[in-house]
Amino acid sequence: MAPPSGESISASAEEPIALSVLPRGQPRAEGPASVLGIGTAVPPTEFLQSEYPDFFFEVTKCSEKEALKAKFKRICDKSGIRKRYLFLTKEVLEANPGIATYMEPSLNVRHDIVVVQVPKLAAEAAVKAIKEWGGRKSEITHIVFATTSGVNMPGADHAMAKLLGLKPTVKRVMLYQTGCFGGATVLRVAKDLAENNKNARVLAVCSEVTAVTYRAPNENHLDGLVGSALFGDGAAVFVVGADPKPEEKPLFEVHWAGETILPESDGAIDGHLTEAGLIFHLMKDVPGLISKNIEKFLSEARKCVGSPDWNDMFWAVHPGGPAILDQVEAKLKLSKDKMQGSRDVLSEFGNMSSSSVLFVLDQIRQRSMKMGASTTGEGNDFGFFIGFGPGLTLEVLVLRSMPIV
Ligand SMILES: CC(=O)CC(=O)SCCNC(=O)CCNC(=O)[C@H](O)C(C)(C)COP(=O)(O)OP(=O)(O)OC[C@H]1O[C@@H](n2cnc3c(N)ncnc32)[C@H](O)[C@@H]1OP(=O)(O)O
Repeated sequence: MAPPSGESISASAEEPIALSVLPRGQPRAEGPASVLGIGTAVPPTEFLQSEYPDFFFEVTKCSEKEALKAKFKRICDKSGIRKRYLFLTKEVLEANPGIATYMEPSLNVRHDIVVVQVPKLAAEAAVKAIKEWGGRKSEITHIVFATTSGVNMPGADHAMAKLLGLKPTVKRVMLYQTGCFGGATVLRVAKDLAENNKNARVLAVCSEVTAVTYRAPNENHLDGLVGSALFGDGAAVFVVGADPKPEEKPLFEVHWAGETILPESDGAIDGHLTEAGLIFHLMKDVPGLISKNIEKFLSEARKCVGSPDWNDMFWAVHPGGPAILDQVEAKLKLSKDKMQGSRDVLSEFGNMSSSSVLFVLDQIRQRSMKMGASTTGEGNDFGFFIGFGPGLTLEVLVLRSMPIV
């Protein structure tokens, strides 16, 4: 096997063998990767959180479980969610009763739904992202796609490429089962691809449809009740590329990316794919584990932009649940408005797993326009883009906002 370009090997300590520098196959970009367009999509049916306990217990034929329903209602009331969008309507659940029956083997029907709906929702979001970016579909060189909603061959990336009519040479990376930190992973991988391949234009894609995790309420699975109160469906796409052309309008530059596994967090969030779908476990400690451990990693991350004060940055944080946002806010003494983008997305869409943090960045730049801020980052120059999920894995990017002209 050839050694990496530019290195030399020694036959012995005395006799170094000089190797000619091998040409790099692909010229690199000069500048950092930028987000050049954003698109989002949700299924058509809206569920108001205030009405959801009645709907959920009725459709799962559990209305007689009054104490459990009262607990579910307490969780919904404290969820910070006003509405969510779900593909699993009454009609879909009645046609597929296995999904709405606790622990019933139902992976086949769940899978039949997500294999179609996940790429479809992604394609809808991608059309909007490409429209905002303004380029041609034939200029898309790469796809990085994350979902925790099902697995298939060929993957959701392939199906989305077909739906969009992308060229067959588009280079694809498919990430299954990353959970909620996948939103930050797709941007990290897209950054590396865009910066290492001149003229690359990458679709960073997340699409989640809860048909795999949907679970009827049960006294033996109380953390499942939390998931049923929080999760929603949604897809989001960024177009990412470096060295923008004059006609491209960057929204954010990506300056740093990193990932870490939090200490003593084994099993805090995990999921196991079974005949009854993907069974999620959430320890009550998740907000505490994240808030206790986040400061050290973020302190490292912000060094690359001169370590601004926490309150002089914008915050795009995965809205996993209100307790996580509250506890991170308290730990870092963030002012109340810093998490507004995350709270708005939680309120209007719920926790859409990997897609959520992309929605939050979209919300932040829209909020910035509405408030008349000087930059796309609510007037701040730099900010965080934060995903977390199974592991517990914390994945962080440092972004630079762009002036609003
Ligand atoms: C999918 C991925 O990879 C990444 C993810 O995003 S995973 C999801 C991450 N999110 C979480 O872990 C949720 C974080 N928790 C929260 O936001 C809030 O605790 C909450 C909305 C669930 C409840 O709000 P709260 O203000 O804490 O209210 P609180 O009164 O303490 O809890 C309400 C009820 O929920 C129960 N509860 C809270 N968390 C629970 C958990 N993980 N498991 C079981 N029950 C739980 C409480 O015991 C309580 O029950 P009672 O009313 O019977 O006493």
